[in-house]
Amino acid sequence: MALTLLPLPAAEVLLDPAFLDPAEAAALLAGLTATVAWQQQPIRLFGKDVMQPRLTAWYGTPEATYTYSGLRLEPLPWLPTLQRLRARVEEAAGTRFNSVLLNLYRSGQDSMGYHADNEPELGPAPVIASLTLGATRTFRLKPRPGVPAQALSLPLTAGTLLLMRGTTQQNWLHALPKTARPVGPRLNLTFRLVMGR
Ligand SMILES: O=C(O)CCC(=O)C(=O)O
Ligand SMILES: [Fe+2]
Repeated sequence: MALTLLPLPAAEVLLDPAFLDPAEAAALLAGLTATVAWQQQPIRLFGKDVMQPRLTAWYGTPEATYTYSGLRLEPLPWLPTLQRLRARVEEAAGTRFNSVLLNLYRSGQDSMGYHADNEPELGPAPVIASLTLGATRTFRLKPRPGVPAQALSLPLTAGTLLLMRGTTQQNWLHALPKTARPVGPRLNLTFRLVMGR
């Protein structure tokens, strides 16, 4: 299957629900859960340090450092599995990536709040390629204030590739809300191109 453009105004979001077949997605979930150097990072929220409600890891080439709340984040060197996935995602997306942020949502209580991937290091119109493994969770997109469009919920199943590009980050926010449904772990990879400085 191929990437299909979603009919969203002021955005370019593309979806391929069958980028990986279920057996490969399951094998990658098991392998990456066990081998990635997962960390739980603190974030500053309303002046207080709280733990992020998920585990994360940052891999990439050495030039892909980025600054986040005054912290300079150095990527870990690529794992062979991540390198191979990067090549396939680059081929599908028709663009290059030099880093990947991995998120592990251990249960329905792990989540990510509304945000845009608009750090200056990503440039004015970043291409973000997001690959889902594990449990199906709902990905939400909502227009920024003043953008005339409707919010949207997308259940992302294992093996789905989601691409956000063009003006998506300028006009839309996205989130992965908590769910009260009992769900297993979900592992998400977002491939990014970080501009060197
Ligand atoms: O887990 C997801 O699908 C979203 C991840 C995300 O938005 C991010 O890493 O910036
Ligand atoms: Fe994001």
